[in-house]
Amino acid sequence: MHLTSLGPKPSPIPIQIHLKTSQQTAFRKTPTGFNLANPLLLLSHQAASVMGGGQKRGRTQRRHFKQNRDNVWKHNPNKAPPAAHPSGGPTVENPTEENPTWQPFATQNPGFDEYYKEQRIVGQKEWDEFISTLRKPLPAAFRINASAQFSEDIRSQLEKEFAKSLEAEANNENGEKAIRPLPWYPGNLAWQLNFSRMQLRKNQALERFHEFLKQENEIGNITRQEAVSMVPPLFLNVLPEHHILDMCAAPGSKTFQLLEIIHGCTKPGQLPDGLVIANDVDVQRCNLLIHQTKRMSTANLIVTNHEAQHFPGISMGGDGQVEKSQLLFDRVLCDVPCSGDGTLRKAPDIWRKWNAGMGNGLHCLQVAIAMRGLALLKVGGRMVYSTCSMNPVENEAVVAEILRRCEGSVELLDVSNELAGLVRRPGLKTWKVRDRGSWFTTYKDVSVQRRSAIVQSMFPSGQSWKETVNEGAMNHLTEGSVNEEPRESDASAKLGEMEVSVLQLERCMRIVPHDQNSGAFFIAVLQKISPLPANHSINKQTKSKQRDGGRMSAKLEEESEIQKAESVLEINTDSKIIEQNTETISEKKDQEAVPLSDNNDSKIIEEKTETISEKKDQEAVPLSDNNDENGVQIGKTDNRKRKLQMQGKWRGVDPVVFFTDETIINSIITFYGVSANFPLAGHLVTRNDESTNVKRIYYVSRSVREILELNLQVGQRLKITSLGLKIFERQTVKDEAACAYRISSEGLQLIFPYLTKQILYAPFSDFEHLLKYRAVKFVDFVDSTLGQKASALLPGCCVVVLHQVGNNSTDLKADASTIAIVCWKGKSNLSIMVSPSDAKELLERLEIRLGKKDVTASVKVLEESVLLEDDSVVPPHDVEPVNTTENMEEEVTI
Ligand SMILES: C[S@@+](CC[C@H](N)C(=O)[O-])C[C@H]1O[C@@H](n2cnc3c(N)ncnc32)[C@H](O)[C@@H]1O
Repeated sequence: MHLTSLGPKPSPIPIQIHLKTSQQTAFRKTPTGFNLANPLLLLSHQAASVMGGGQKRGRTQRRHFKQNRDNVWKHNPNKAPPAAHPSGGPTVENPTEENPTWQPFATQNPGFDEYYKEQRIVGQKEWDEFISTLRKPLPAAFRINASAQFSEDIRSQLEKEFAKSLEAEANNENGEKAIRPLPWYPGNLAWQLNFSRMQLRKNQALERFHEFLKQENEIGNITRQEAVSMVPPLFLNVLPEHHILDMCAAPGSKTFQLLEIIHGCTKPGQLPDGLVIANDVDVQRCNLLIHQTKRMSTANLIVTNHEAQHFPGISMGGDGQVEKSQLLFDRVLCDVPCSGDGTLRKAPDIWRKWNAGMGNGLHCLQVAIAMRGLALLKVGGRMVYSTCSMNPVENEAVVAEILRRCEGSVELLDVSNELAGLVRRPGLKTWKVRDRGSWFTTYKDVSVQRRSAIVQSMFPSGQSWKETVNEGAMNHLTEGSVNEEPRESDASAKLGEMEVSVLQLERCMRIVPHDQNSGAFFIAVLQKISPLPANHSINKQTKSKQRDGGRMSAKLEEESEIQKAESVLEINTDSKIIEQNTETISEKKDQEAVPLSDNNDSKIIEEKTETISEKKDQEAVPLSDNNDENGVQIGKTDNRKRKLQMQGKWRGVDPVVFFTDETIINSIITFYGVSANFPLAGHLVTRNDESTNVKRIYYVSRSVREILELNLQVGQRLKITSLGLKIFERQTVKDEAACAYRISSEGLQLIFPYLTKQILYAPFSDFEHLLKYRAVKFVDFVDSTLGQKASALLPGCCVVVLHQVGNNSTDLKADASTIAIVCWKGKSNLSIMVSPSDAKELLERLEIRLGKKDVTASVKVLEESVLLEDDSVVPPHDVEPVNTTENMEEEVTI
């Protein structure tokens, strides 16, 4: 990464940016493509993944996921070069000039036009504007992480600096601003650019801003996210104490937003009472989510890997002796897999793939996921159902069906007075269903053969035509319907045979692209006002097991298909596992409908085996100690056959173990002088139950700890792929006086206020040198007392705190403005244990704060010292026994 443009603007290039987005295009390079190492591409993968649902779709999802769908150009090697552009040179708007074999994706699909015209999601007069906006690239958008230490600095830099400098780059014919805060997002924290992501990448004049976005995104100070995708978490009205379930969470942009909200008012050294459980069925996408949310450094997150429609329900006690505790949530985000046609502007290959069957195929899964979400929601809690699709079969039809099934126990909320400034349209009350080229206005017209694919709940009334008429639903046809304009094609259809919903679906919200130059989205906000009817409640099909001599009863939810399949695999392939897991298997036997040893039903077994082999592929990245803390593989070993599989209930996933080794905990407390006010007991966990070998120790919040305890008591129903904040890491130390565990950078912010030993206070000059050169000899410190104090510390990990400007007292109280880094005290020098990107960011932010002119020069020195260090050629100072590169926070490349 190269930052050269912080000074004067680069010399003009022969590119004129026309902000009129009709002229914007994006293009991609295949087959090599852009790869996932670029975090900016994460968002396009979000779009790329929306299709698909259960296990069988796993591979397709992953295939889509690997493709960059940000672009409207594709490569055609056989295509003759187009005529030269009159300007004589390549432009951002005309990538074919750069590479004559590029040609645009077709941004049209007659089936799409016909479908949405018929559904009348926009009025006839608006159609042209709607469709032409859909064909334009999506303006880039991002969010400042409100809980980041430098969020104020970043907002101010945007408002004061970039808003002006970008304006100068824009040749804006429509008077639109080059960059503006989204009016509906609180606190000027979300911004929309009038440039597409392609323009940002390709235009040299925007290079500095692009670098800024990349760097801040990597650090976690900002998150690049489509504007409309930021809406659902806002409608959840989250409070810091809420327990939140994000049912289909990967790649995690909304999870990150939810975590930001619960951490909003947290002071250093404190944790909020709330937590987020982020779940996704796809283990690889879970890893992406973990990578994304790692930037948040939170102890209040659990990542799980379940089919959302079978998310385990856990309840404990209730026998009078033990207080009943249940895993229920104050808030549920149900951002379900969908056809994704609302993301056409950033994923234009959907134009080619789109067909009406995509939405139909997902409807039942969407209903099942939403119903499970409502079952897991506390009475009084809110659930947001959302999709990035415009299709009523995936939207209003799903909401209508869950309202019907809940029989009045759930209310669709009118949130029209929330998020002022967000332009949204009311939900539809009537729509049609398309199947194999035919339109159906009522379920009764669907042939018997097609009734397995086209179900009643896809229709507005969700009932047979006869029932609809009896209920007088037709009276509502023109009452407040959104799509009230007469249908041309309705002339042939008998009005009396059309279905219409009697539910208040106008309370749903549809965001369409041309209202505020965005993508499309659908959102419904639901509140649970009483327990669900018995057949939909959380304890449906539960089995009771007597535990602890019958004192407690653990009600276990029905096994999901995956779990059953795994049992089959265990029994058929690994006798060792059978031996070790006899209890688990016999428990499962009780619960399962699938005969485990009986081959009578070979079909079932075949189906299961298919699921298993898919799952095997997915789990090529086992979540074990050989992966980094995110479950992203960092070693070469295929761990699938590791013994660890036998330790946990979930194949390929290391068990979560409370870390209770008192010798190690006490050594940490003594070495760092950890105050008794910082609760360690019961808050430390590992993924490896051999305590002598524990490499990383994670800290979990009280709320997470309680869920872990509950989960352990009921036999580990939750398949946890990641949790906790990495706080300590094992360190190879030669000196016996040193502690074998160092504090990790992400853990420092939490534990720092409770440390009383191994702390140094540095003036800016020395702090700056540390960041720039990564290691400084004691004799080289500008502040010689600092050098002496550093030399007097015990060898090993220590913390260096920046003196607040003008304050040289060492009696500093940690507050939100305290800046501290983890270092290593060697024989003759101090070296930092901060990743190069974090060091760079910190250096820049500090120098900007202090009004230093030549930030670029400092960054250059830093980059050179990192290069030297990485190459291990000539370290800037004496080499310490600690390999700082190895000890640095691992840079995970996805
Ligand atoms: C629309 S995306 C979610 C986007 C995510 N909420 C965000 O903001 O980053 C849908 C996700 O659902 C997941 N998914 C598909 N079927 C699922 C199921 N049955 N249970 C849980 N997750 C599922 C997909 O893997 C995908 O990651």
